[in-house]
Amino acid sequence: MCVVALALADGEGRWLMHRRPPGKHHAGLWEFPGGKVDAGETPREALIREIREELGLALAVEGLSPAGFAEETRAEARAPIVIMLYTSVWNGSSLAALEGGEIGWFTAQEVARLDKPPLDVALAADLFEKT
Ligand SMILES: Nc1nc2c([nH]c(=O)n2[C@@H]2O[C@H](COP(=O)(O)OP(=O)(O)OP(=O)(O)O)[C@@H](O)[C@H]2O)c(=O)[nH]1
Repeated sequence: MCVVALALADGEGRWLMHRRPPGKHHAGLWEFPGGKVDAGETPREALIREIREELGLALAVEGLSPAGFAEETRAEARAPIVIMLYTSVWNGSSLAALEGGEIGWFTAQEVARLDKPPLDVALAADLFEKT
């Protein structure tokens, strides 16, 4: 399963993270906002759609830069996930956790200490090594 996610920078050293609402896979963990790529979508189209649905933010396609990916090994119960991470700089327009959970801005050191799904641990480590 292909998932796209966004590392949104505020331009002042903080990054937006989303805490998954109760009742979902990885509930209560902090992750990069995003979601599944639907059939027929490009990863960037999926990311723009997910960020509009999840945060109410209109992302510009030309502002998205690929930042890395992380892949699960084969799990027994379901198809393995591959996450493609993109970065973008926030344009300052308003944001909200429209599908539940909470959002927050964190420094790289704070992101490193948040409870995250395993793939996000890998994505964050790669991202902050590069930035
Ligand atoms: N969006 C997102 N999902 C992640 C991340 N890391 C990670 O393991 N996942 C997993 O990827 C899967 C798909 O994400 P999602 O549930 O947000 O996708 P979605 O909104 O399209 O799904 P839904 O409509 O079933 O709620 C979930 O199992 C989620 O736990 C991440 O950083 N961002």
